[in-house]
Amino acid sequence: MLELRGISKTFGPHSALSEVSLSIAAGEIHGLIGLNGSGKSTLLHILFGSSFIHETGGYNGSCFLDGKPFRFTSPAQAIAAGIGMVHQEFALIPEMTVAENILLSREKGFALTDTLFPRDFSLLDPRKNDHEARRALEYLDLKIDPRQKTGNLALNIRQFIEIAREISRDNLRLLLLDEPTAVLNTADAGNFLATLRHLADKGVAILFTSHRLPEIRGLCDRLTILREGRTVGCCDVRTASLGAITHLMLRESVTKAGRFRSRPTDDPILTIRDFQVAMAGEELLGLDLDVQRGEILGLISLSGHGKLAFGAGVIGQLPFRGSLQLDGATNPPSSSAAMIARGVFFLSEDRNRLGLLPRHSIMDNIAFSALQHDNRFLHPSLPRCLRLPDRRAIRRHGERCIREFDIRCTGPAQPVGELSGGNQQKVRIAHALTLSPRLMVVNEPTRGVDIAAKERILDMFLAINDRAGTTIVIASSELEELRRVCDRIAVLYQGRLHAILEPTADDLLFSRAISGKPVLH
Ligand SMILES: Nc1ncnc2c1ncn2[C@@H]1O[C@H](COP(=O)(O)OP(=O)(O)OP(=O)(O)O)[C@@H](O)[C@H]1O
Repeated sequence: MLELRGISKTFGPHSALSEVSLSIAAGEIHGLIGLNGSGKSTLLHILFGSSFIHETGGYNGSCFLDGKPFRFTSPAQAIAAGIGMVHQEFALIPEMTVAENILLSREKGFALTDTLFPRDFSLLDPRKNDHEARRALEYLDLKIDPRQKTGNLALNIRQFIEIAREISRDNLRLLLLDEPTAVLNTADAGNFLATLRHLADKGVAILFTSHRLPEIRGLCDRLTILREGRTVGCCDVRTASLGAITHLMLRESVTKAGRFRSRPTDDPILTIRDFQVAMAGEELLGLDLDVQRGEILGLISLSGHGKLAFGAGVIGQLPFRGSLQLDGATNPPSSSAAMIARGVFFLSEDRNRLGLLPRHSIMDNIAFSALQHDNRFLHPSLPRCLRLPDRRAIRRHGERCIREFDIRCTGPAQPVGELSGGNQQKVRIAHALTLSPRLMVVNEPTRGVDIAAKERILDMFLAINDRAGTTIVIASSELEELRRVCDRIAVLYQGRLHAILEPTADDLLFSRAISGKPVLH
């Protein structure tokens, strides 16, 4: 159905793709893997006709759909040809409702106005649109009200809405999925992958990128591996071993982060009681939890059970009810800025909206909060009240972080918006660690980062916890990662604490706790 021949793409002097070829048959699920920055998203955007591809000089090579050449210059052309795309950083309009987003540009009008006027002048029929949206959501087994505003919803729910929008198109033939499961926990991802299999059985061809290799092996028929923009392998997934795939992708082996755990002392840095945070789709309904000074605490739950709302409530990004004590003081700081000044930092899972200044350089992004809240990186020979930044120190620090985190870029002055998704995530972590917080809450820290970078990030957490005694709360869907770095893992269910388990507890205990069943301590 789809054939690509010799696709090359440059951004200025930088080559993102070089002579990439691949083909996909109808009903085939084809995996596309590679380290952060290896060119996966760029290839999908070329197929989808994304405008920035053309604004940055287009591409070389040829694409064929059913043997006919195509070169789309807008997503509208791709959609008309039956191509859908789920973006890594969602393409949803936050001010619109779920139904409006799902049916955007194919809304249903009233029958009468549809017959009297051309489509653009017809009147929208909200009942029909709600009904259509509900059907799309039901296909994914998602129980949310299609009249809710999208911007208020948790990230994993937004991911499902984007998926629902694409798979509910009648003419869908080729589906491009850019890390669709990165924000989903294992159970949700499993349901979603089953839906993909069902779509493929109906003849839809799927091009799927993910950094979760077991997922690729379980789902895909064939696999293309990119390294630094070049195809370094294409294989039948059933015959290739995980080790061989990893080697092709990396050329080196990865050492998994982990440590011997110490027992947390009974000295809470943060105590919360009956903590309620109204994050749509991820409410906390009354959490009681002590976070012990110096520990790494994992938070895990099914999506929708509140783990992502914890950090947003603690830092004051969303209002909370109940009580919060920081260092035993009952009156917590009243704003996010005051919390940061007290040494608390929150890294949200939503890198698109929170935590990155996409037009600013890598070095400015990394230094921003330390300059703003900590008076660091100020010019040493000028009065501090002028607040003039020391550009040389900012550059030096940026260069060091680029080396330590292996951020793939053209240099510290490159705008963050030009980096691949995983490399943007590394910049955010470098930014957080630059502040040297006493307490850091991190949501889904390894989302969208490749298998090598994942270990580097986990190692960084272990290192600042060991060296600086930073207390870290990691809310994540990746139980395997939490087990390797955490001292304790708190399991939430329906917005409340359900159990606190040792990282070494067996899988059965975790799966019982995560699904709300009683566990014996
Ligand atoms: N708009 C842009 N301007 C300049 N360079 C860009 C732009 N978009 C992507 N690049 C560069 O192209 C290269 C490939 O990026 P791409 O996003 O395709 O990687 P990826 O394999 O999808 O990575 P990830 O796994 O992190 O999402 C990177 O070096 C990136 O910095």
